[in-house]
Amino acid sequence: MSSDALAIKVEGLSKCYQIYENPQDRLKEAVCGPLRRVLGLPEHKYHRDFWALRDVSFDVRKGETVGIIGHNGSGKSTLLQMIAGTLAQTTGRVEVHGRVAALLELGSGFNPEFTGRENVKMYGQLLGMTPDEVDARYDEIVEFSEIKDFIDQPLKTYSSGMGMRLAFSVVAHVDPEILIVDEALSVGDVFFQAKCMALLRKRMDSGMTLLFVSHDSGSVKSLCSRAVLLDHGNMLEVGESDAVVERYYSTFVGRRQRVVGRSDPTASSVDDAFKSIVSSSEKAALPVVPAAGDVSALREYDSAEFLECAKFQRIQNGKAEFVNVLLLDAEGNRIREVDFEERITLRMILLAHEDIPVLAYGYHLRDRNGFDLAYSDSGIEDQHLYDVKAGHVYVVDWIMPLAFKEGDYTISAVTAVPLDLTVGSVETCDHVPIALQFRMNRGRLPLYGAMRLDAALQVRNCSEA
Ligand SMILES: Nc1ncnc2c1ncn2[C@@H]1O[C@H](COP(=O)(O)OP(=O)(O)OP(=O)(O)O)[C@@H](O)[C@H]1O
Repeated sequence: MSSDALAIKVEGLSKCYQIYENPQDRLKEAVCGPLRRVLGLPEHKYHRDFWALRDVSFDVRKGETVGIIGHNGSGKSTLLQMIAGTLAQTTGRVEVHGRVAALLELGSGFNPEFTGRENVKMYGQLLGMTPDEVDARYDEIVEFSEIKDFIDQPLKTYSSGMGMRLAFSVVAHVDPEILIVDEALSVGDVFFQAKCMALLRKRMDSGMTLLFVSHDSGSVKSLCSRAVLLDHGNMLEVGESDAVVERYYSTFVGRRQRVVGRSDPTASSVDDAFKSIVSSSEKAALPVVPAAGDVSALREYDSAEFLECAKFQRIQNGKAEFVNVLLLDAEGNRIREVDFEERITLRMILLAHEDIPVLAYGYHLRDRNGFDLAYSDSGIEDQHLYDVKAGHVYVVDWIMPLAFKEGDYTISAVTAVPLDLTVGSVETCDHVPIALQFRMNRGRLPLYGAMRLDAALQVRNCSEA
């Protein structure tokens, strides 16, 4: 590939850390090492070598978007830091062609003692803008960050989410040719994330190269044409993002599942819970809570399919979990294909493991690229579950028509204890990124958009007398 077309070239890149069991060993090595050499004694190692990254090579073309994925500690941040030039490699080479901006650790480059305003000015200059350029962009940066009211407060008073918003705003507005982002997009509420995505897409459309780390393989699939998969510092695969993400699922789902634990409720615990199924609490006003007599109806839906889907990147804290999430037609039959505009029931069956005063739940409906097409939660619907009891099962039915373009879709399910909904702060009890998949059939006529909105049409001929 000609160097004109190349944005980043990584060749045989490795990083070795020296690990000392205790601080004295570091001192011993510093003092005794040279002494032993002077005395002609054989070398003695007081540390062990730990290879955080080993012999990684790949190219990134100009204008390309490449995602770095891998489990915790696989070397993603180490790789980005070496490409950004903030960490020295042990061996190997990195070539970077173009003006780089990196958002590595949240707020790195910020000084906590200075105000937001001062930090924007300093950080902008650190990223290569002149003071005049920063001034010209200042309003836009602050507007994007949505923290205008706090801009003259010291940064140390900001939450980490606020710091991230400001850092992302500055970095994204310096017009880098190459942007390196580490995990930052996973912080912040869904609206800010959507704004970040939209800004990134705009920059990418104008030719920016993006290299980014994410645990959210949905965004890797939707944003990146290619991806790099790391495992214990080794590069397992580089290639088209769809294929690499698939490999990531198949390689790590099993391991992750064991770490996460509790995503495979034992039959007996579910049985017990079904036996004690709750009747509608007055405060809860649930859309549907089957009475005790309906328990058998619930059990006729096998949960194996859900549990298989739910293995992917599930996060649980053990307080409450989904035991099944499924789509039903008007007759209550389980469906995996939905006709255009069909009125379906998205049923979520939740099992509480602890008493919880208020429990929220919600879903995302995503297309095959991981784009969020629809979302709602019990806050929006004003239907939280109140006074949730340990061992009880709650059934939530979302009854709605679906009118999306023909294709494949996924639905994620989340249940959480709301903390401060004005800033989207929750304690996640169970987050199932892929709770179910379904196919939407084509309607009577082709749809030239993602979905049809339910509109009441009014047509008038304004020329008639
Ligand atoms: N300064 C350091 N000294 C010793 N080991 C380190 C140092 N920095 C990172 N490591 C180790 O190197 C490995 C790779 O770390 P790195 O942060 O790159 O992983 P990661 O894939 O970004 O992880 P995560 O997804 O958790 O952010 C980890 O095992 C980490 O503990």
